[in-house]
Amino acid sequence: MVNSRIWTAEEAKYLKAILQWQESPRSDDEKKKRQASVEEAERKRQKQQQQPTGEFRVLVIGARGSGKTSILTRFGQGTFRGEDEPPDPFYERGCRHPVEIDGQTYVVDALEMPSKHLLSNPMLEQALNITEAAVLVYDVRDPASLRLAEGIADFVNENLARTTRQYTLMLVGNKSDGSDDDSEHQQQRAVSTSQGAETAAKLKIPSGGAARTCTFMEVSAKTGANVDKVFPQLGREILELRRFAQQQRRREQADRTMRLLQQQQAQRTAAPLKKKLGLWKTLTSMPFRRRQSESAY
Ligand SMILES: Nc1nc2c(ncn2[C@@H]2O[C@H](COP(=O)(O)OP(=O)(O)OP(=O)(O)O)[C@@H](O)[C@H]2O)c(=O)[nH]1
Repeated sequence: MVNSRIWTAEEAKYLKAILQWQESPRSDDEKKKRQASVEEAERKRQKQQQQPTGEFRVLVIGARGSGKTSILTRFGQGTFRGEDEPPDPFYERGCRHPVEIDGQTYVVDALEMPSKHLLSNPMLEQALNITEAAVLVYDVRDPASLRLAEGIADFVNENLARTTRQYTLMLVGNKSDGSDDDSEHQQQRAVSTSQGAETAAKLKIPSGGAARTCTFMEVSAKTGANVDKVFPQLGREILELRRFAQQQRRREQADRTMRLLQQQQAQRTAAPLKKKLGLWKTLTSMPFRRRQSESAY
C-alpha cells in the first residue's frame, strides 16, 4: 500500500522551486517569446476550429499575362514566383482562402477564367452564373489589357441586364510595383492611376436596382501591395448586395401579401351585393312563374 503524503506549505514551496530550476532557466526575453508563441498557437487553433460565417464565389478575369494567377498565389500563400518563372500550377484554376471581414471569417472561392475562354460567350455566361462578383484584372503596363477589361464589363452588363441578378465588379490594375521616382518603372507603366480610376468610374455595374460604382484598386502581386485588400473589399460589396436583395425580396413579399388582402377585402364587399342581386333576380322571375302556373288552371 502506498502511503499518501501531504506536503507542508514550506515543503511544497521548496519542491516547486526545485522543479522550476530543473526546467532550465530562461531569460525574460525568452520567456516573453515563448509566451507569445504559445498565445499565437492558441489563436491559430481557435481560428481553425471556428466555422466560417459564409462563402463568396468570385471570378478573376482579365487579359493573358495580366497576373491573375500571381494575384491568387499572393492572396493564397503570400508569395510571388518571380517574373521569369511559370505560374504556380496550384493556383492556376483559382483557390479557396479565408478572409476576415468585420471580425467574421468568410471563405473566398476564387475562380480564374483561363484567358483562352475569354472569347467564348457560353463559357463567360456560365462563369457569371456561378459567381457573385468579378475582379477585372489589367496590367498597368499594357493599355490593351485595360480596354479588354472594359469590354468584359460591357459583356457582363449586357448579359445580366435581362435578369434581376445582383453582381459586382472590381477593376484591378496589377504590376503597379516600383515607386513613382523609379524611372524604369515609369517607363514601363503605360496606364496611369488616374486613367484606371476614371475608367472604373465610367464602368456600369449590373446593379439590379441599387446605384453603385465600380471599385478600383492598383495592386502588385510581386510586392504584395494591396492584394490583401481586394477580396475583403469585394466580400463587403457582396454582403451589401445580399442584404439589398433580401430587402427587395421582403418588399416584394409584402406587396404580394398586400395585394392578396386587398383582393380578399374586395371579394368580401362584393359578396353581399351579389347576394342582393341574386335575390332580386329570383323575385323578378317569380310573377312570370306564377302567371305560368295561373294559366295552367
Ligand atoms: N513586375 C510584376 N510582374 C508580375 C506581377 N504579377 C505577375 N507578374 C508577371 O507577369 C507574368 C504573368 O503572370 P501570370 O500570373 O501567369 O498571369 P495570368 O494572367 O495568370 O496569365 P494567363 O493565365 O496566361 O492568362 C508572369 O511572368 C509574372 O511573374 C506583378 O505584380 N509585378
